[in-house]
Amino acid sequence: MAEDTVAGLLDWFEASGGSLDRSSVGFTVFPGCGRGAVALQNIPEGHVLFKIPRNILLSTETSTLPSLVGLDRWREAKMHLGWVGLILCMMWESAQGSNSRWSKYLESLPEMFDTPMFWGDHDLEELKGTSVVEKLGKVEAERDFEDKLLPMVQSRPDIFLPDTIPVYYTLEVYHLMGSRILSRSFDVETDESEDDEAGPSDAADTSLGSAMEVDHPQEDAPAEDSEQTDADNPEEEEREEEEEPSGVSMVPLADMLNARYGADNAKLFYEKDELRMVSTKPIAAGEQIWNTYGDLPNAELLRRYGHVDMLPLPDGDLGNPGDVVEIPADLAVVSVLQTDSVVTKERIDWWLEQGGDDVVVLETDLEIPLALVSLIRLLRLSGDEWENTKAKDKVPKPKIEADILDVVRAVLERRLAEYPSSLDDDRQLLRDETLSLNKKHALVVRIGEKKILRDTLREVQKQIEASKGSGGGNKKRKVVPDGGDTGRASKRR
Ligand SMILES: C[S@@+](CC[C@H](N)C(=O)[O-])C[C@H]1O[C@@H](n2cnc3c(N)ncnc32)[C@H](O)[C@@H]1O
Repeated sequence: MAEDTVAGLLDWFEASGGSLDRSSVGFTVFPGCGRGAVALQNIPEGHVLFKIPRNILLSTETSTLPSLVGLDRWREAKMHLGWVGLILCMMWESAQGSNSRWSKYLESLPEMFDTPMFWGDHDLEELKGTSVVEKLGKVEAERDFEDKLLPMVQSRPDIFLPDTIPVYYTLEVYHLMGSRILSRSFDVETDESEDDEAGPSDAADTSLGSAMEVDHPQEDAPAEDSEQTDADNPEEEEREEEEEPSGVSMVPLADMLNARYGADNAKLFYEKDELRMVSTKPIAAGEQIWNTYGDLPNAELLRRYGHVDMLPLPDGDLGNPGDVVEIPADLAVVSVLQTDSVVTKERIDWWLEQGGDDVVVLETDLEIPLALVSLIRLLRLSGDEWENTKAKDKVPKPKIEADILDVVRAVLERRLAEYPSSLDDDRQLLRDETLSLNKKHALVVRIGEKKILRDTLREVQKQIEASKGSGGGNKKRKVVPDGGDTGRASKRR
């Protein structure tokens, strides 16, 4: 983005009531990160870098479009669910040109993204085995565009002028706006309690870009495809209420800060009438001012933001200490060799009802997820034991016994086999300096995940050998007091 666009954005920001400490904060381009904020002088902890009045946030609350359409009609068209409403507001504001309050802001936003949403099939193949591809939600996003957004646009030629449709209301622009939301929006609570901390929107990862997100009701706004009315189906009504994202907003200037694992030195705080970006550590003159995106694993950074973190790791490699590997519960089912699908389904349904998740997560600590141990034990119960467990209403304790370790090893081996290439192949490929950015990013994601799997497998193998040496006795790693804690697990999203 040209420097005069940043200058124009800052002038607009201040003219709109924002305040920026220009003696402390500058904006510049950092190689590999795009634009970001820089400390122009030493900044102490707790210093207010800039203040953003709530009325210049761009959201479905501040844009006049929903009231122009009519709030009843807006809801009837389900524009209040997911990100489709905000996307339409952003499209409509863009179509207003300089008449929009946010024209300078919209002009400053990126026009292109390195996120997999925009990759061709060939590059997407490189992500096979990672959870990135299935989380893109491109099909669901495009269904929202066809089923919700376009009918709304076409039904109101008085608001969406027909000659503007091929320019501002296309699928391409829809994806662009969705990706802007995915990578830049914040979840700004409408409740103005002081000192609440705001962060880059986790919920924001629900764009069309990832309305794109499909199955994470609280955080992600899924594509809504039901034709049934709420009145027809109370469950549906309840589900839709859950999916209503609150306060997903574009926050000018706050979205100019980059992030890197463990590097954050500033945060956004809510106040009654404004948001404040405040330093959370002393920042030396010349240093980058970093926000946090939640220290996400590289797979998520790539999907949402189009970059990966590469920091020095204890083993001498470069990578992201926040990397994880997601293991679908299905792999446990296959590995337990439970052949009776009716029995399995009943137990998995019960597991989910008990608060278990359909995915368990391996982390860089190389611990066997307790949830995986509980799940394997549940699947291996005899008929009588299963009846008892149901009666007690508690999932099996995550007790690691020798035969459980064998199943854990089988699960991890199956998961590792989902990647078409080996870790060594990938490391070799990464040495190629002519690699495209997409291929490089995909390799970094794959390598990070495979290392966790390889190293966890080594740990499991050691435990198997130790348990054989000790006569195969029981080994309890941790017993959860109420038997109901299934360890760290995450919904697939
Ligand atoms: C919230 S915006 C930050 C401002 C952005 N750099 C810009 O030029 O407008 C998020 C985007 O910044 C870039 N970014 C942020 N942190 C980064 C990092 N550590 N490495 C590379 N790119 C980063 C990514 O393109 C990401 O989608």
